[in-house]
Amino acid sequence: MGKVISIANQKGGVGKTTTAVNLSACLAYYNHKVLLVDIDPQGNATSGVGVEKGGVDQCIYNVLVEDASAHDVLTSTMVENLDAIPATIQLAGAEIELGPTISREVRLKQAVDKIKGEYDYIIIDCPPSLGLLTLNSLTASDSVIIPVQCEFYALEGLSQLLNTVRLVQKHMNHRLMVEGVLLTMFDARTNLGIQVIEEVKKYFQDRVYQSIIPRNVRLSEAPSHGKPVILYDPKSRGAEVYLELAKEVIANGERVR
Ligand SMILES: Nc1ncnc2c1ncn2[C@@H]1O[C@H](COP(=O)(O)OP(=O)(O)OP(=O)(O)O)[C@@H](O)[C@H]1O
Repeated sequence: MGKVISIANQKGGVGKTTTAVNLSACLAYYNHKVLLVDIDPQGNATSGVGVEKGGVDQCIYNVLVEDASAHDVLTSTMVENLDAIPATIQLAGAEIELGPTISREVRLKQAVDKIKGEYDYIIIDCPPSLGLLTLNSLTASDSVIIPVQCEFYALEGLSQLLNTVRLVQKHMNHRLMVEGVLLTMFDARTNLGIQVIEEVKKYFQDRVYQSIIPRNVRLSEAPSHGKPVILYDPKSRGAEVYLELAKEVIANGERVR
């Protein structure tokens, strides 16, 4: 059975999509069968793996709102071993359209459970909110990776996120756990970055990944070429560190098993 991992933080611009795209590609590089699910209406994970949003016929919206099956909407990508379920701007209406629906928090889980057996990892890129789309993602997941940007207010808002995780654990999904906290956009030239690392490690202790994602221009350029960084510039520091992260995620799963 595949492991389902949400990449979540309601704060915007902390590196969720960059992590979802590059962790997925790196797990696939290590010969794991991976499905990347984009549940963010911005659709950046979709274009980040080279899927043209303009050419998408059906997306995650059709799964959540119209009961399409995951098989109907998934597509292969240019990365070997990596499939994707795309999102387009149509998804922006889903929260409102699902408003009165019964079991609206379990729509994604119902779809994902049916294809879990075909993948080793299913990685879900969440939007920057704790609304219905993120709730669907946490309800469908075994665990959550929380990217935290190395900046002054790094820990702000995390108690709200952890509270949401606890509520989902209690009411929707008992097995949900925090897979790990990932420090992103670290700039070694500033003292602030080092202080943030210490602060986050004090709070989350051994749940913080050893791999710390640096600020790396190749990581920010790769999406405009529709490629994960291991294809865009495999020798870059960004590619190296996401490969290290993938190894940690794999090792973590083996420890738990
Ligand atoms: N390690 C990094 N080095 C340089 N740029 C980065 C890095 N990580 C992310 N970025 C850039 O920062 C911006 C925000 O990153 P990203 O889209 O991954 O964040 P997000 O949390 O998914 O955002 P949103 O909340 O809007 O969904 C993007 O332009 C991305 O290319």
